[in-house]
Amino acid sequence: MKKPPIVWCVGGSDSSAHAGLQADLRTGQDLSCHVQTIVTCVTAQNSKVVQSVEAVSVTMFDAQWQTLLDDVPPDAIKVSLLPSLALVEACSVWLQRIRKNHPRVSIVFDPVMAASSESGNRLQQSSVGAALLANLLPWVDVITPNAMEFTALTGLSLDDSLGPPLKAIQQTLFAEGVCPHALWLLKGGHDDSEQATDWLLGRTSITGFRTQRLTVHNTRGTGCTLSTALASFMAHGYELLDALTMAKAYITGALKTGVKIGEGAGPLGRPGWPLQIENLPEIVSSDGDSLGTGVAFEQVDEQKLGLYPVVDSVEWLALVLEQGVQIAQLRIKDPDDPELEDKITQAICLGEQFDAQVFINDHWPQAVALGAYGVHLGQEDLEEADLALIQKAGLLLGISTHGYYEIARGQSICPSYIALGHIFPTQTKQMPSQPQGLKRLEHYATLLHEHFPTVAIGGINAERFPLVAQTGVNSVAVVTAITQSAEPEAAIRELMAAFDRAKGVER
Ligand SMILES: Cc1ncc(COP(=O)(O)OP(=O)(O)O)c(N)n1
Ligand SMILES: Cc1ncsc1CCOP(=O)(O)O
Repeated sequence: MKKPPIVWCVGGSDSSAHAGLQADLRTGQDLSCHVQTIVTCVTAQNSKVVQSVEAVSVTMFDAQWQTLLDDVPPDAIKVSLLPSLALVEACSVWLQRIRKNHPRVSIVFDPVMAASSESGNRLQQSSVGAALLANLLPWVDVITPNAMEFTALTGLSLDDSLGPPLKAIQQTLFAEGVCPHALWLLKGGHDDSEQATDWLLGRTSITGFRTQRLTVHNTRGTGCTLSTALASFMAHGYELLDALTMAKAYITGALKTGVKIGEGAGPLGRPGWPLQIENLPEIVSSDGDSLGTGVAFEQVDEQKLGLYPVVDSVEWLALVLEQGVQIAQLRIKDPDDPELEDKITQAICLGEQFDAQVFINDHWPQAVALGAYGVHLGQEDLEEADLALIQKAGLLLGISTHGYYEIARGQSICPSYIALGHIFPTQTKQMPSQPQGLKRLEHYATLLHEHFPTVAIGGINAERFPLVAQTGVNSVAVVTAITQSAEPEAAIRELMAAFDRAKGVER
């Protein structure tokens, strides 16, 4: 069996196992990671009270780091409860070493100060708070305080009722010399508004992850679970925004499946890999707006999906439609093409002639003006385009996505289909992200199944085509598998047949 990603969790033992390292172990296991632990303290607690906390010695703390490091380095580290100043300082030294010798290790810092059980819940010496930022922030990728921890750490308030003064907070956090690069995830789970928004603040970006507030009782270990899920997804190689979107979906599933154990609040459930679309957060800008217009786009006709050629000329479009494909795209990348409107007009006519769903890439104003069937837009285009206008004009809208975050962002638009790319390395386009591979594609197809038609794209040749079709996607887009084939007509017919075979369709 393949070695699972390794996550080191640095924190305290919780005798009730509702939170702390025990919750971290269950989370990592649930997400196919191997969690190794660096124990900072032993606590005697149950669902109601923290009875006592006993820190380990710095010698013991150092020995755990060294012993693990002598064997195999981690893929990600989650640091949580550090009960004493001596352990904060020791941890800072280890993180600095890790940063220097293993720069690819992701580091998440969840600044736990108290347990959320009902009383007697302090876990950390009160003198420690101020030292945390100075010692740990330089080495971490993301810090995940709740509102109370945020105030304790920074003296700033995150009071939703006043309207989050996010830009002012951002300026203070990223002021010269205060905090060089770590992102802040300011968790909004602790007030009582109808929706809960976690805000991710970078030096120049503010992104909200919004969910409906769940009225559930068994919420112990929420912070531990979120931060360990985040570290686990990063250990699997997901980018931070994708990992955070997944961690949010995971925590929503975990809150829905919590269990009552003991007299106080019980622990969260462990819902497995996030594959339920209803658990995805809504992605909002600093104003609290999502990309959606509030009205769904008409979806493509699933009977007319399958092979989806993406071509750069009217001649190619005619050729693919003549072979019987029922969805295709005209992708002209030169905005100054003097014949652009002519070409779009011809593409629209060809679509009508062959009763096919022809999408126009990028050029939405012309597509709207000329009455196209649909437009295909990338994520950056979505910010600029007038989506309400496209919708009012009756066009369909296909969108590109490259991972969980963009899927969550794009689903608020309720598009006609969601494209998932790039699956394999491609020579056709310079991609800023890594190829996603078949496993992730299969997950996205499951996540979106019965909600949005899906299209896979990127590096899909004749050999890979059946494997892609078998993941459950509704359509497979290709460029060079057709345009660089010695016999394009035969290649198209073979790809169409391969799609039908993969789906068990007989024609
Ligand atoms: C079906 C399909 N999926 C993805 C893309 C890529 O679109 P976009 O992100 O807008 O990039 P460009 O095509 O503009 O380079 C696509 N065209 N079609
Ligand atoms: C336009 C585009 N968007 C993501 S990958 C890609 C190119 C796909 O081309 P090919 O099928 O030749 O890899």
